[in-house]
Amino acid sequence: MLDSFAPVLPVAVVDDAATAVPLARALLAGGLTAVEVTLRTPAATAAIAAIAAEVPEIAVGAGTVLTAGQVREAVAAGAGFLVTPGSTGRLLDACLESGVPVVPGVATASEALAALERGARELKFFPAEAAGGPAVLAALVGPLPQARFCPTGGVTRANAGRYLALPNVGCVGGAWVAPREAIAARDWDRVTALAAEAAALAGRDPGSAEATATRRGPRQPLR
Ligand SMILES: O=C(O)C(=O)C[C@H](O)[C@H](O)COP(=O)(O)O
Repeated sequence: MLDSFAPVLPVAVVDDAATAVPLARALLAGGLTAVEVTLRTPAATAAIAAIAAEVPEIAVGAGTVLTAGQVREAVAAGAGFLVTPGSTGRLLDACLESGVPVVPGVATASEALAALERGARELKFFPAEAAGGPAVLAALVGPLPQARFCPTGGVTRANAGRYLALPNVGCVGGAWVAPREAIAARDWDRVTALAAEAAALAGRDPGSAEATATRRGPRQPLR
């Protein structure tokens, strides 16, 4: 699933559910295919429901899923995927039992291993920059080749390419594509411009020798 969100999964904090549909359309217009609406505001579930009903062309998921109750709320609203900032066994089981694809948050090899043991395959590396950045994910390719990551947290247009060059990264996540103030101001032209810039990262050559040496994703077979 993460590969279908590539290159960037926008993380949106929606304060007014009425902005959800134009937000989704603005992201789509820029060339992005998914949006994660964080459950950090009272408007979040209504926003997810509106996007799921009115903009079926975009994949809408719930972010900041922290409890089993929020799993139920998000699924009932129509979330097509669930994203958590961290993983407890209870939360992970609730997500996996929902039948909706989940991207559990992990920051270490042990957390990744625990999530893989429970059946997750696609993981959010969070907080990506603070937890060590692309070097951590590069180091996990060897021992955990089955894991695919969506690094999120401090990822920006400037550093996204270094993550996207790694063979175990499906997409990156970031709030920079859908700034809270741009949503509040209904500045859809700005969101579309940011989304288009983000979408263009797909074809970007990150340029670093390290990235080139480790780039072995599905689009570029092992050498
Ligand atoms: O909401 C969640 O579930 C989180 O875990 C945190 C978010 O992924 C980050 O807030 C992304 O924000 P930036 O670092 O500004 O791109």
